[in-house]
Amino acid sequence: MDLFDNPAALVPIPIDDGALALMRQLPLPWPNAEVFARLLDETPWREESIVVYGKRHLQPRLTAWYGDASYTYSGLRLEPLPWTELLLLIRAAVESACGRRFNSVLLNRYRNGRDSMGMHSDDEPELGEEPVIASLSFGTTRGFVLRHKRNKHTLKLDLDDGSLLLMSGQLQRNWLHGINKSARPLGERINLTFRYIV
Ligand SMILES: O=C(O)CCC(=O)C(=O)O
Ligand SMILES: [Fe+2]
Repeated sequence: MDLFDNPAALVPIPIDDGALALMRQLPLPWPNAEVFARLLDETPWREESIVVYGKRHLQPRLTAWYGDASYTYSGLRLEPLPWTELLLLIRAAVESACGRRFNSVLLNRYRNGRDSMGMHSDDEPELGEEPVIASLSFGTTRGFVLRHKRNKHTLKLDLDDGSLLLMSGQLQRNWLHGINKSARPLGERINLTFRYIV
């Protein structure tokens, strides 16, 4: 068995102008399905609106924000909820897998194939020069799309139940990422993006 057979190995994904690594299955104290069910049930999910070109829209997904400090995301000022016991245990697993600390997490819930996230970079100043973002997925597999800001190269990754994607280095500066809508009927997915806010 080599390194690449180990589902808990953080495997680098070759990419220009940034750093990406994927772990197929983050080791957690409970089965993925149990974590998913608890997150679904315990989270005070909100349907936030967002202003795009002066027009208010509902975001096509549900969100919740936890952490130590408030944060501005896509022009939205978010006051964090206090960490729960479950999220602290998940954070500990993510931190030990990545060897990095995180002081906030954004939860995204994609209810079906029509929920999505537009192409964006997580490059707010409070994330620092080279943001480190750990993205943990549960439930239905969705396609994660990366598009280079200048040469428009694209890369698609399937983010499966239990997988952990680590974005770092110059990735946010040079690439956009998002989750496309799907024409197929899809089940629910929950994604947690752990961040460090300076
Ligand atoms: O759901 C995902 O995999 C992406 C989430 C994301 O990009 C974000 O929260 O900024
Ligand atoms: Fe993002």
